[in-house]
Amino acid sequence: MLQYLTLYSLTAVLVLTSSVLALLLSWLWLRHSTLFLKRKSLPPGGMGWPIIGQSLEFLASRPSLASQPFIERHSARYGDIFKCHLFGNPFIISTNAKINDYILRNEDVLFQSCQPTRAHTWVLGEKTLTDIHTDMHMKIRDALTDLLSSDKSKGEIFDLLQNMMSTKLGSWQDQFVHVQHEATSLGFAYVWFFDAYLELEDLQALYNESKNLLAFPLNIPGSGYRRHAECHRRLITVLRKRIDEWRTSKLETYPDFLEILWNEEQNGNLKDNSNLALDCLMGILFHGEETTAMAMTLIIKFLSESPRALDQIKEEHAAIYKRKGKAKSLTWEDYESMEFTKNVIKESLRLGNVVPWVCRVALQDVEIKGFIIPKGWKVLVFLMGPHIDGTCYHDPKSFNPWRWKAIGNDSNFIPYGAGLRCCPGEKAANMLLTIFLHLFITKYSWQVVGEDDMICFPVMTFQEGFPVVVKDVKDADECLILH
Ligand code: HEM
Repeated sequence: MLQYLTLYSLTAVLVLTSSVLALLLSWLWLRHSTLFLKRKSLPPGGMGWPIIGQSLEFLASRPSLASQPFIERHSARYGDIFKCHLFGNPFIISTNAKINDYILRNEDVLFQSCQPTRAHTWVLGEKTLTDIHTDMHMKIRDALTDLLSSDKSKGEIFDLLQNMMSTKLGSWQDQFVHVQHEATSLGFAYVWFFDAYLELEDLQALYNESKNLLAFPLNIPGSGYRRHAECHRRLITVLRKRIDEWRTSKLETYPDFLEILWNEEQNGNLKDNSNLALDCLMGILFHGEETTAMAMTLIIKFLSESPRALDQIKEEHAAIYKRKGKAKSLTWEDYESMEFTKNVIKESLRLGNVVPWVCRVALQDVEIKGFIIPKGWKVLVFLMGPHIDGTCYHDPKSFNPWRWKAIGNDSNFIPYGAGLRCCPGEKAANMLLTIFLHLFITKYSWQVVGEDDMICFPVMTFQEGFPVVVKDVKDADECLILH
């Protein structure tokens, strides 16, 4: 009997092993046959280890400000378009301004936006704006653009932002402040459609925890994944409740784009996806909050390291401050007149590369520069490439806001992307950054505390949140404004 049992288990193990092997071999054959057919015309580059490809090398190459060592190393070896294997997918990486522009401007024709990894979908949901395409994308996007950059910005939103920021910055006085953490709550409040930020602190804490899901998307005991997942679940519950409140009460702040989604649902067009509004909201939070906070922090960092630029921006703001007197807030004309401030922001976005790359998938075999990008392959459009390229900018790794005086329209500079997917929050972000700078520079002086390295975990961030000691301007006789 025992013998039969042993024989039976042995056969079972054998059958199982050979099926797994057969599956693995056919998968390998399929992959390699596709590659073989296209090998001649694929861009150059290696594919690394089976399955994991070069993901570990990519993640371990410790990107820092103005540097993404993995991509720089590979483009030095293979040129400005090359292939590799990341996050379980074959990828094409482009670092070339013209190719990037071509890919981005062919959205929905040759390429389509997509999430780079499955983890992004877990965190943000199945249907963020990134995953919605063609007509529906345009409908939502138009409403969003209207919300974020309409004429309202010039009056209502502009004043609202100044009040919100002024209150928030009041709490920084004589404090040890982690600029990035504090700036995040400003970005968060703004993106949450201008609600009073104080009510948002719990929501923000949940959001911060849940976005950590991107760091280690491994559901194993002992990992932070379960805690993050729980926060994510609670965040979703709160957001869903909020959307329902908006719908039922029809508050004035009910954003048009949610109205559109709601109507689509009512018309039965979205029956299979009742989470669309929710996922979209998560996507907007993710897009808007992190980016703006990072940009604020980078500007403070670059100004702290460039006394000449700091003096000049102080002069620009001191002149406006003196002209208007203490109590008066900024007008749209003041905002438009800040030439040097605009250049400081531009240079910080060029050198800081808040969004270093975006992701697309090829909808068909596409030929670029004599190479084939096969249908279904993902493309990493490295926006940062031209920004740090010596042939596009002189001494590209130095902070030089004065360079922008001489540069007019510049197709190499696309910190907000290009084409149908370019950032609808661009105007809003620039406004937010300018108001922040005006209030911060005219109210305070600051001193950086120690060194703070940047890490990519799960997105580019300052390890310590860039700590500074903030002093009230009245006590800081070195500040130009009092002279
Ligand atoms: C300095 C700040 C910001 C930077 C550098 C930035 C950058 C970008 C970039 C590069 C894209 C293109 C993504 C792609 O092509 O796949 C994008 C898209 C987007 N951004 Fe921003 N962004 C900023 C601020 C904001 C703000 C404040 C908001 C909203 C409140 C926002 C909302 C969005 C949305 C919703 C998208 C997706 C657009 C679409 O898929 O049609 N962004 N952003």
